[in-house]
Amino acid sequence: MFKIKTLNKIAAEGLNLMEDNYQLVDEENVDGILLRSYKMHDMDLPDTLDAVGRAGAGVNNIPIDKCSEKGVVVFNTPGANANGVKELVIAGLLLASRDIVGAVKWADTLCEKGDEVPKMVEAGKSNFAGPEIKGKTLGVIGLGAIGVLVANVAKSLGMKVLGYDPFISIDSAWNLSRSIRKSDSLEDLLAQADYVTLHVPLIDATKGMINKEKIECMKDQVRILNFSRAGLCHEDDLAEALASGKVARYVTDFPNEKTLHMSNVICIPHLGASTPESEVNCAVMAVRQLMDYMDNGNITNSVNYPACDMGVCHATGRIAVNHKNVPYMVSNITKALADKNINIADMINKSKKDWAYTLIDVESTITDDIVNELKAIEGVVKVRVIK
Ligand SMILES: NC(=O)C1=CN([C@@H]2O[C@H](COP(=O)(O)OP(=O)(O)OC[C@H]3O[C@@H](n4cnc5c(N)ncnc54)[C@H](O)[C@@H]3O)[C@@H](O)[C@H]2O)C=CC1
Ligand SMILES: O=C(O)C(=O)COP(=O)(O)O
Repeated sequence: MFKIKTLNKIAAEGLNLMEDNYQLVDEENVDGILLRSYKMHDMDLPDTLDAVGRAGAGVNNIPIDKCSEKGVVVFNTPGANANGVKELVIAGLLLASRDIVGAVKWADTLCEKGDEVPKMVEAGKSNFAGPEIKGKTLGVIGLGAIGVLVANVAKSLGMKVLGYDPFISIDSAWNLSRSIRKSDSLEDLLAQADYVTLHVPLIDATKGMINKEKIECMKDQVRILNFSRAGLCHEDDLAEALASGKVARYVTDFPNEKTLHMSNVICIPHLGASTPESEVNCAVMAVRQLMDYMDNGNITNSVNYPACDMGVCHATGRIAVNHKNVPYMVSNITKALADKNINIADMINKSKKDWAYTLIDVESTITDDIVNELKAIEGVVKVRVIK
């Protein structure tokens, strides 16, 4: 029986996929965790933990290195909420252009003005005028699952679209409309864009990427959209640029005390993926990936361990070894099995950066003795008997 704990509300459509060998529990020593944006950094990881499933894209709320060192495989669900975010980004583009938020707030103040309302509306509306997006230039930073969708829709709305992503995947390149222009540098994109939208993960290399120096490269009155993570923008520099009018509007899905106090900021309470469709897509994908790992040892969409698929085990036994990506691991593992007279029926060894994974089907029953031999190999961080 696998014990699974949820740290956020996960859509029932996903949780209901779990079969009888799974139990949802609220205790510490679990085999798997499912979560959305819950911050796990201060949490102690139980020794029982094998996998973490992030029903969503961003994994900056999960201590990835700590998980890797304990052999905990962290999954996310690439693309599963991208359409939900794309739709809100398009709303954000319009909110950044026309003063819809200010206008709606003002219209609400006209309550109880009776027959005067239509006259007051006509007299007051010019305070809330704003430009159209058609014909303007949108700069999309990060052309992954979300960035590509945003770029393509913006193009179909009549915008000129520039994209910047030095690490673009082949799939994203295929999916991008041919009329999206490629920027060779961030500065080139920033110099031409009337609107800038951020669709990169928050990692060391992207932290504070929109700072004073980059804002200086931008056009006057630029409008910036951040539906990725607060930490991508240097907030003091942004506050200065908003106060001076260099940046006309900042729309963020990640408000905090600082941004809430800045003028010309539109704060949305992290609603990008909060649609029933995205919530279900993410939950279903996260649960399926978690179950395939727990039941079969297969890895799909992990951010810290390599992809690996040996299907369902038809041999007598299957053993999974999470280990460091260093020399002699395969020979040490296979020697340990051979020394116990265990014959290997099938095996895969894959690596991803510093970490590797070996999945082995064997023709005998796996005993505790064998597991202990494998655990004793230097560099091995977890051994799991799948069957
Ligand atoms: N507001 C919300 O509710 C949501 C926010 N997000 C945020 O959006 C981010 C992007 O999500 P996806 O598009 O699904 O991820 P993704 O992984 O498909 O795309 C990210 C893209 O950023 C690119 N990239 C990485 N470093 C870069 C750099 N320095 N400069 C330019 N491009 C760079 C990558 O090559 C990749 O193509 C997530 O990491 C998350 O932080 C994601 C989903 C929901
Ligand atoms: O998937 C992501 O990166 C998101 O930001 C969505 O977060 P959420 O699942 O809505 O808490």
